[in-house]
Amino acid sequence: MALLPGLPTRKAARDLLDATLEHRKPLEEALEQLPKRLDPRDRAAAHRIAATVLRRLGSIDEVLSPFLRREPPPPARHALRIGAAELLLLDTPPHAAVGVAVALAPKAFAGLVNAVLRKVAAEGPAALEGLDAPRLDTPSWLWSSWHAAYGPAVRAIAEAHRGPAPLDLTPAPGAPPPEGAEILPTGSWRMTPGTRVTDLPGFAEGRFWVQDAAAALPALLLKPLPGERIADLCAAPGGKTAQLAAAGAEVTAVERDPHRVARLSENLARLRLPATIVQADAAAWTPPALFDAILLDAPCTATGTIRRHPDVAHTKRPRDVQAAAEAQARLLAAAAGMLKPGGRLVFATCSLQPEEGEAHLARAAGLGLVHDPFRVEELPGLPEAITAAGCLRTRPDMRGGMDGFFAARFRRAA
Ligand SMILES: C[S@@+](CC[C@H](N)C(=O)[O-])C[C@H]1O[C@@H](n2cnc3c(N)ncnc32)[C@H](O)[C@@H]1O
Repeated sequence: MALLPGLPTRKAARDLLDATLEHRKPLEEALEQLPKRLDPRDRAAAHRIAATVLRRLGSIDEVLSPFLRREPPPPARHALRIGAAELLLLDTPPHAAVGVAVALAPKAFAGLVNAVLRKVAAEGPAALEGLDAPRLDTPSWLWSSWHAAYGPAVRAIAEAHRGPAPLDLTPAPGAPPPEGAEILPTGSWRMTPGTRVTDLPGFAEGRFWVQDAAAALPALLLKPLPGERIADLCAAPGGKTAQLAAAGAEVTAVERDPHRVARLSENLARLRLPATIVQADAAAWTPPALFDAILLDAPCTATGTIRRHPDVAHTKRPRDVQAAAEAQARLLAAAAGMLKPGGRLVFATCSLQPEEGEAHLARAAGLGLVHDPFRVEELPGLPEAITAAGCLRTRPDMRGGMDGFFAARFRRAA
């Protein structure tokens, strides 16, 4: 029997939803585990469908709920979500969206999926229109935490999560921007969402690397100087290592995960930038000599990257914030001990949770670190990202969209 056109794509999208929503696996990891035989176009389409469902999960479930008497099991629920996303958000013709979702559902639920999606096709667009989408599409614990931290801006943050992010690039010194690039005041280049970086002229020659505009700021604010000995702790895939090396610093890049060490090496090779790579747990590693400066881009819940990784909103829980904050505190204490007296340290996380950012300020003093506040003049074109306490706090709703980053700079007491 001939396979229904589009079915392999939807099966892959269902597997991605199952991995992220039922097993809390990162979407990137789930993508890597899709069958190797899947056509790259089907893989890309499956990613787009799954990402749309994850971005708009609350709204999609709300539209579906009046048509369901009880919650169907996950395989049927995902078929319904995929069908609804295609009907309401992805402009798939109704007969195709319904037909393929019915084929995707377990046999016992095919009738239900058919009946519900026909109703969604007829009544769904009006129902969707009337919803408070930013609120529904943000898990409650994240909404409450961001409301407590950022007040009414929580709504703008949630709105920024509704669509895909642009492609931001950091240029190698002196490299010319590609055609169509918007040059941001902080020096990043911005390309429209969907641009494939490998298609841009200069990629193979290492003239730029992918890095969100906000992710480029911590290394910028460390102010690396040529010849300085700088440690980049937690370094892969190497965006910040590349910035430090491109500034002429002598960089030691420490990364714990062997697979990510390989990615770090490949990226630096493409960029033709030197660094000493050490595979180690930065919390336990003893350097051969103290450093002039350290960048600690600590592992975190990554709730600042939901535009690029919509799975994060559904895979993380409050207890993950607590665990990440504890790991960050251990890494900060270890980093403080690797710094020369008077040396600089920038601590950064790509999380919007204050426990993984501002809360570390109070701890640093006990580690012999003196807070060295950022000044607005250090960040041209982005004064709103410097807080009253002199920390960096970017948000997804700022300046056409940027990752939510926290950073603070310290000096080791002499
Ligand atoms: C936020 S990412 C770093 C991104 C990187 N700085 C960049 O700009 O491309 C965090 C990295 O820290 C690594 N990591 C986590 N815990 C670590 C530890 N204890 N020691 C060293 N690396 C660690 C993770 O494997 C991950 O690659």
